[in-house]
Amino acid sequence: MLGQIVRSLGRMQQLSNGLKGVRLHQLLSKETHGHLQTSLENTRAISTVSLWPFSSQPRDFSQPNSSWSPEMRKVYDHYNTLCDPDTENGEEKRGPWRKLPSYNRSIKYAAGGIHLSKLIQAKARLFTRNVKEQGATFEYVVFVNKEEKRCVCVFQAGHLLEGAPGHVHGGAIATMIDTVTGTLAGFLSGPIMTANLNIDYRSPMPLGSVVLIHSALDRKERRKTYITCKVSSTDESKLYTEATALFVSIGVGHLFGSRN
Ligand SMILES: CCCCC/C=C\C/C=C\C/C=C\C/C=C\CCCC(=O)SCCNC(=O)CCNC(=O)[C@H](O)C(C)(C)COP(=O)(O)OP(=O)(O)OC[C@H]1O[C@@H](n2cnc3c(N)ncnc32)[C@H](O)[C@@H]1OP(=O)(O)O
Repeated sequence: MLGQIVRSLGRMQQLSNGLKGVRLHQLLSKETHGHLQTSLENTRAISTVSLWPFSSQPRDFSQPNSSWSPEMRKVYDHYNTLCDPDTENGEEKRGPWRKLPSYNRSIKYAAGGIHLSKLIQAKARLFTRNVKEQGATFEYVVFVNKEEKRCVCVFQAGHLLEGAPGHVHGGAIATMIDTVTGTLAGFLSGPIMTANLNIDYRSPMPLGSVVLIHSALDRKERRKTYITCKVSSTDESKLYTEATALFVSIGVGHLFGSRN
């Protein structure tokens, strides 16, 4: 166990060294550093939570649960199978697809004591993962294809996301587009923030719908990562929403008030 922790921390240090212009250990406590590096690892190299060096594992909210409709489960199973390794001549070979884990706090302690009160710090939760009732709001899972620089999210819109009667709120759809395009941009470019999001709502999305959110890299220019996005029915016969998004790479210090 001790060896595993040491190896994990060593790997985290390597990741830390890869972040340009920022000395994480000067900004953060040891524990915070560990949590942040784990978040970055989840966003970028995404494997599983095997690098988590602490005794309690965070809950992965993108696992199937009893609120998932048969349609959600079927599409999830389809993409999950794409993540399975193939066996060729007795050797296991992994394809380009990975399922990303999803936690309810991205950087658990990072801003603590700097801007936020301890109370807010302790209670803060990721917007899309902050309702305990399963199936009430955002049920989703993201699969990323690192070779094609694209991802697909399977999203089931819960009953608390109502906007127009019986239909999903445009802000909830925007939230999911920001989340999915941002996840892809973070995976491809490291720490980023949304600078611009353009959304065309093409047809209303009934509450309870299961939809696919396809995102792909359009281009990268210096610190800018441009992503395109389409939201459709699972058989892709109906287009609900289209979007483009711009993410700007930031130094970790950006979130702490200094522009590194
Ligand atoms: C730090 C670690 C983070 C790691 C995360 C880890 C784990 C996450 C895990 C799970 C999370 C799960 C899901 C989350 C996924 C996504 C989350 C969504 C993210 C957000 O939801 S985040 C909230 C909304 N977001 C903001 O709150 C940003 C406020 N804003 C700013 O913080 C600055 O504004 C900033 C940083 C954007 C830029 O500021 P800056 O000073 O660094 O850079 P600057 O202004 O020089 O721009 C550089 C180049 O971008 C061009 N440019 C800039 N803005 C533009 C615009 N609007 N339109 C067109 N071009 C633009 C310039 O024209 C220049 O272009 P050029 O290089 O060609 O000159």
